[in-house]
Amino acid sequence: MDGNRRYPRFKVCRKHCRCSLRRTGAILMISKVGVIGAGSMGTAVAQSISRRAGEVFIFGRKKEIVDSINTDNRNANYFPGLRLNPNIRARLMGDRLDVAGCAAVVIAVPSSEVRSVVKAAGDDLSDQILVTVSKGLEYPSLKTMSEIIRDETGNPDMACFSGPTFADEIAYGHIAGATIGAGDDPSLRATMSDLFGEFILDFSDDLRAVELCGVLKNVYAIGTGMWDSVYSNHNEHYTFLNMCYKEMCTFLKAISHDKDIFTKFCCFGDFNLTANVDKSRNRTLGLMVGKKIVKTPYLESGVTFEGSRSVKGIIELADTHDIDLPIARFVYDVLSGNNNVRASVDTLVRKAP
Ligand SMILES: NC(=O)C1=CN([C@@H]2O[C@H](COP(=O)(O)OP(=O)(O)OC[C@H]3O[C@@H](n4cnc5c(N)ncnc54)[C@H](O)[C@@H]3O)[C@@H](O)[C@H]2O)C=CC1
Ligand SMILES: O=C(CO)COP(=O)(O)O
Repeated sequence: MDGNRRYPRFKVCRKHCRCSLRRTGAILMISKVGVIGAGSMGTAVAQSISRRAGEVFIFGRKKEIVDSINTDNRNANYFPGLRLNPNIRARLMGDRLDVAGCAAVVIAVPSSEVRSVVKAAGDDLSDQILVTVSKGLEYPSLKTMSEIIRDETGNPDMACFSGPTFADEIAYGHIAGATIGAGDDPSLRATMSDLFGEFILDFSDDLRAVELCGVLKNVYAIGTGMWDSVYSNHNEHYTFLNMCYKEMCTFLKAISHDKDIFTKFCCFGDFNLTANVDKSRNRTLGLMVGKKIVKTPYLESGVTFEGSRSVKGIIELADTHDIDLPIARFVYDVLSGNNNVRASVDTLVRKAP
């Protein structure tokens, strides 16, 4: 893959793209897209893209899910009530990933799995545009998902997709905004616009900062759940929300060259969605730990709690920039077993800047 590759666009189509003019103008149909991960987000993204692409190949590791998609157009584990589009075909993940001819491959496995998955795929992922939707930070390397993927594949054509995007709502076609983090290559951005044409998109050329927004918001969603497990009034909720957002922006100001990141979907939108809505696994984890409904080792529950895996790394990353994140520290402290949440919350209030 050379860095000057022309990405498929309306006029310039390559062998694996097909243009079709429709009433609403020229729509580029990207003929083949791969999605790695047949969980909630992988399935949702596959469904969205399948409404715009020729074929979508989704790769899962569980045979029962692969079979249910191929025989019944349904992911019985995650969206039993949703009929998947017939141009979605599932494949069992094996030694090699058959993504030949795919214009793009979306990586949608939990962040803890990204390195092993792309390592196993290796050369199979050297020639496509690679898009990560995973929201995590590798520990102790403190690398983002796109950095891990570039490490393992050597592929420079990376983008990330991040915003207020609950998978079930994507799957059912509801409106959502998202930020595409990608270099400023106009044709790469155009391809992302085609791929995620169902979304309201904004863009940032600071890929790392977009990814870190997705990491931070999960941490503060857990913290807001913990706070709300102690305080139940509206003033208290939104006061804490503001404290979290202030801390998030302090961090982003220090690490991002995108001065507009604060109002982008990956930041303000996704932070609010995840911190305020009980559908969020991270917020729910904070509520359950705060109410002492669960204790560690909840991580073995099989539920994807990304914030609990990344909080330690985000604190250490902030330390490298001489930034203190008292709320992130509070989250880490409580998740580490200090179960006097009220005392910890009251300390936060006393120390609030
Ligand atoms: N669910 C959502 O609403 C959203 C999720 N995301 C992100 O997407 C990423 C994936 O999360 P979800 O799909 O929600 O998790 P999930 O728990 O719904 O699904 C994870 C899927 O990955 C599969 N998987 C795990 N390890 C694997 C491996 N080594 N090889 C192949 N497949 C493997 C699991 O079998 C499962 O099907 C996370 O980083 C999450 O933050 C981003 C936006 C929204
Ligand atoms: O990232 C998400 C929505 O944008 C999903 O949030 P949870 O992982 O907290 O469920």
